[in-house]
Amino acid sequence: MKSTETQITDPVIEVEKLNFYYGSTEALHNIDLQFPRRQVTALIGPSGCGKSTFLRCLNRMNDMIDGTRVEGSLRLNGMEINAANLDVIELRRRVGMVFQKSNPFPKTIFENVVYGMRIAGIRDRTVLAETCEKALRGAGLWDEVKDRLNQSALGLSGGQMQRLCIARAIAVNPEVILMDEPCSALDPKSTARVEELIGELRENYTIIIVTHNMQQAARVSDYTAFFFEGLLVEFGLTNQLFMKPRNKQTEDYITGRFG
Ligand SMILES: Nc1ncnc2c1ncn2[C@@H]1O[C@H](COP(=O)(O)OP(=O)(O)OP(=O)(O)O)[C@@H](O)[C@H]1O
Repeated sequence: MKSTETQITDPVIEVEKLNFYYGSTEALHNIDLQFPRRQVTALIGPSGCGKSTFLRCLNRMNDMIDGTRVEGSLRLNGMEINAANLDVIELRRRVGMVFQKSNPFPKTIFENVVYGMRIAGIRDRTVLAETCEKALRGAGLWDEVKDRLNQSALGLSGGQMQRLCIARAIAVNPEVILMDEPCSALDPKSTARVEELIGELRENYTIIIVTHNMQQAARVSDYTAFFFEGLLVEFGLTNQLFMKPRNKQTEDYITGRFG
């Protein structure tokens, strides 16, 4: 079996022959990858190998960068993500994103969580309140903020803000949550809390997480994809990839020989 071939039944996202270009520079080369449903997949690899570029292909965040181009196929539950007539706002509801640096809006905690629902035109106070509570409970933040929902989100700690952003992402009931180094700005305690949360969220969501931290990848993910210079070098069960990599480059990377 090739080191990128691992059998996935019922994948939520299927990527086939993906090439990605910034202008005339090809940043991703011929990527084939299937993401298992309701599992955590970590994307690892040295700086500049294309992890974030790849992640952003999955909900078309690269559309915002001028001069970019995609070739190949990316399907979300069978739907072509790059279709010209696709509703990109709806795609980003279905494939939510949490960034490296938490990005709460300068609004109340409540308004941050229900933001996506307001955009979707939902006005019913009861529905908004119920969803807000459910999302905050889901993000493990309810007990800490339930008495201050109408206070500014900017008064929260860094770790709380990141969990608020996770609550905002899950409030609109996504199928997939993309996380781009979600703990890199957090202290160890907040990092542990977010990692624990990722473990809980995988009951209901598919999570794809970019991380520089190999211990973190080993702790939180079920599957791992190793990228190098725009290529997918190896994909497989996390335990297997870390314990018994099939590829020499993967072994060199995870044992710290480069990167
Ligand atoms: N907006 C952009 N315009 C042009 N080139 C870009 C842009 N963003 C990234 N690149 C290039 O694409 C390649 C992949 O970058 P990318 O940020 O996806 O890598 P990464 O693996 O996520 O890196 P890091 O771990 O440092 O965040 C790099 O060569 C980078 O310089």
